[in-house]
Amino acid sequence: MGTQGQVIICKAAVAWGPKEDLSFEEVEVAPPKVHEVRIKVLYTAVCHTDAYTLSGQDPEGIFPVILGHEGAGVVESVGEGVTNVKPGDHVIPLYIPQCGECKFCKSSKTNLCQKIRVSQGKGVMPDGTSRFTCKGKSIAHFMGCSTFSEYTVVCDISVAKINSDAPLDKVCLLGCGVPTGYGAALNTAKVEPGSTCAIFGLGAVGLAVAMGCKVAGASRIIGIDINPAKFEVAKQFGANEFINPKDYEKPIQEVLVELTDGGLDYTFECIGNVQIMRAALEACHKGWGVSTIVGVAGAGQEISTKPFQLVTGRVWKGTAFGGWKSRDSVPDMVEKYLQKKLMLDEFITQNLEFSQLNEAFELMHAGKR
Ligand SMILES: NC(=O)C1=CN([C@@H]2O[C@H](COP(=O)(O)OP(=O)(O)OC[C@H]3O[C@@H](n4cnc5c(N)ncnc54)[C@H](OP(=O)(O)O)[C@@H]3O)[C@@H](O)[C@H]2O)C=CC1
Ligand SMILES: N[C@@H](CCC(=O)N[C@@H](CSC=O)C(=O)NCC(=O)O)C(=O)O
Ligand SMILES: [Zn+2]
Ligand SMILES: [Zn+2]
Repeated sequence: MGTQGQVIICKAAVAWGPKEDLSFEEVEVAPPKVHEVRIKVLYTAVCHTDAYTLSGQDPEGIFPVILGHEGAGVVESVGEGVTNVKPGDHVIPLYIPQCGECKFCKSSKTNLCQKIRVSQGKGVMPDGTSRFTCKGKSIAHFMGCSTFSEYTVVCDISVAKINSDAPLDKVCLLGCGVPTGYGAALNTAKVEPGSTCAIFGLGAVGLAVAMGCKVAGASRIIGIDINPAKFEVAKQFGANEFINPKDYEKPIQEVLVELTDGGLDYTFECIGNVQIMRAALEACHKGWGVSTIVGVAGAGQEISTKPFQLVTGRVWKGTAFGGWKSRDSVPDMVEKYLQKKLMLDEFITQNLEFSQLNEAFELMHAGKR
């Protein structure tokens, strides 16, 4: 008998409270309602934003919750009115949806569809309720995805149908970190051929920025990290110079301005540290340097610099999901990967079982990407 229209009981990793290990529980996943899609999640990756919310630093953090937003799977069933996907389709859930109708979707200047942003931020579906229940308690959704569950329910505007030939264990990475860094360079900063770039933080996001800078034809791509173990791997993605700020007594922005004849054309902050966001801006060249904030900073943190930095032509930008309009772009990135025009395999350092999710977080905290 099929599962369509039935409650599915499956395993999920529930975060009952901040800083607690994820707990593997039997959860009930209700059928999808109007314009909703239930997905059998086959693969998920972990992102630092999951760890950030679990740490209690996210002002929007809600508990108990099923985290995870970098996944891939197969549509199990769809609710009334869903036309963009059908059972059996291979899909990637999207934490920035694309409704195609809101003011944001209609603008070419942003990818930040706002159609369901309010309910998504409250951990519920647009009707104000959750599809997850565990031990009689309602469990919050996360970033509209909740991929740390064997089954999840998402809005139809939050799902990209992809080529079924694509290996889901690889393309799940297109749910967050890789498109974010890649798009930060190509869409947000719009790196130009021959330009100089510096990337602060060489985790998955920073490496994807390096990949984007290389594709854009940058000449110097300086990777900056306090963990020199990251330098060798960053070469594969296009970084061609490396700096460990711990090797210098001077502020890192001064070091970079001296090394680059007045500063960089483009810098990227991929850590989530507000002091480094300032350093990245101030390392930019007077008159035209553009600094893009990618990292997510903790609750209550603020950025500062002297306004003169901006008066004299440096530009401060930020990016979410690399500026990609999600439903249009993710299937295209899957095709690029299949044509070997986009690296994904190289980002993968470990393959673990779902039951080892807490170990995945430990590896991430240990700087093993
Ligand atoms: N804007 C968006 O849409 C998105 C934002 N993000 C955010 O991007 C950020 C980066 O993510 P991710 O790549 O996964 O993170 P990682 O933690 O893997 O990478 C950050 C790297 O920066 C290093 N680092 C830490 N402090 C410094 C410092 N002071 N100077 C130089 N290097 C430093 C870390 O070293 P060590 O390991 O030793 O600490 C690590 O190698 C996170 O804040 C994440 O939440 C992620 C996805 C999407
Ligand atoms: N909830 C946090 C903000 C978290 C944040 O900035 N999220 C990024 C994606 S990070 C992915 O790993 C994002 O896309 N933001 C856009 C959005 O609309 O949330 C807070 O409240 O500070
Ligand atoms: Zn993420
Ligand atoms: Zn929209």
